[in-house]
Amino acid sequence: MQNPEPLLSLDHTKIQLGPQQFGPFSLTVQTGERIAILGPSGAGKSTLLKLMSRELLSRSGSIRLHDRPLADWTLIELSQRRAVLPQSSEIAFGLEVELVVALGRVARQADSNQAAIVSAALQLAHASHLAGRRFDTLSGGEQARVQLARIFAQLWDVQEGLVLVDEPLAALDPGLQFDLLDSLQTFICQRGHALVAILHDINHALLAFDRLWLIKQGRLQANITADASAIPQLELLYGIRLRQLKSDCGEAMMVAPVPRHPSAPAP
Ligand SMILES: Nc1ncnc2c1ncn2[C@@H]1O[C@H](COP(=O)(O)OP(=O)(O)OP(=O)(O)O)[C@@H](O)[C@H]1O
Repeated sequence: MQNPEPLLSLDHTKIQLGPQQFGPFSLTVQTGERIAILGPSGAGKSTLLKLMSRELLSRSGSIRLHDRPLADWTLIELSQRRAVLPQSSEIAFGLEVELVVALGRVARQADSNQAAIVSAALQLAHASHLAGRRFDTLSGGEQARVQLARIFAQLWDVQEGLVLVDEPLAALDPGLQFDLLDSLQTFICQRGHALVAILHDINHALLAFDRLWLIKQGRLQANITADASAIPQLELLYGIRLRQLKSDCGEAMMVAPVPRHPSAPAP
């Protein structure tokens, strides 16, 4: 059976930043697919995400969204199809939380549902209790939840969009990380959105994603299914050994790093 037309496709896309080249990347994202990008610090994960979001422009190769060059989309069209959560985003003014979330919907005209959507998005992001607060007075984890609510609000009433997020869970405690991962899953599954997320937690990637893109030194090292068969490639990626753990009923899979012997050479 032929693959359906991809939602997003990169064809030999590359970019040079300073002395380093990133790519060429030839990758596809299908509607509804959940892809985790993993790799060591400085490997080029954010650079790849910025190419996909059009924050960075590739000088060679092509990127197409819905089979149309990404460069040809207007900003308004893009904002109604794909949402981006960068690694850090500065909000310069002391905006109220609801206003920050509503920023996700600035491209909508006559948005009569805005207040209801903002409220529902805050609830899904476990951030309803922050309504009325000034964004710049929130803790890092609270700000992360509000930013995620902004992404939810942006694509709340869209089907088959694209969500690109860079370390969305990094500022959250372990309990909230699982809650928000669950919220992200609910959000994208109900709408058929595709999700591409940069993560540093291998377990989050294995538990909640379909595929892994492993990035090292600016290159794609592997594009593989997110299951136990990925463990050897993950060990190679990070230069660590992993041990697979299973729950009593054998369903949930977690991995734990095996400490290196002190005399072992660093990767
Ligand atoms: N505009 C730029 N000019 C020059 N070098 C850059 C630029 N942007 C990024 N780099 C460099 O490219 C490399 C990859 O950066 P990138 O942010 O993509 O890494 P990453 O894999 O997301 O890392 P981390 O996990 O630490 O966030 C880094 O060494 C970074 O310093």
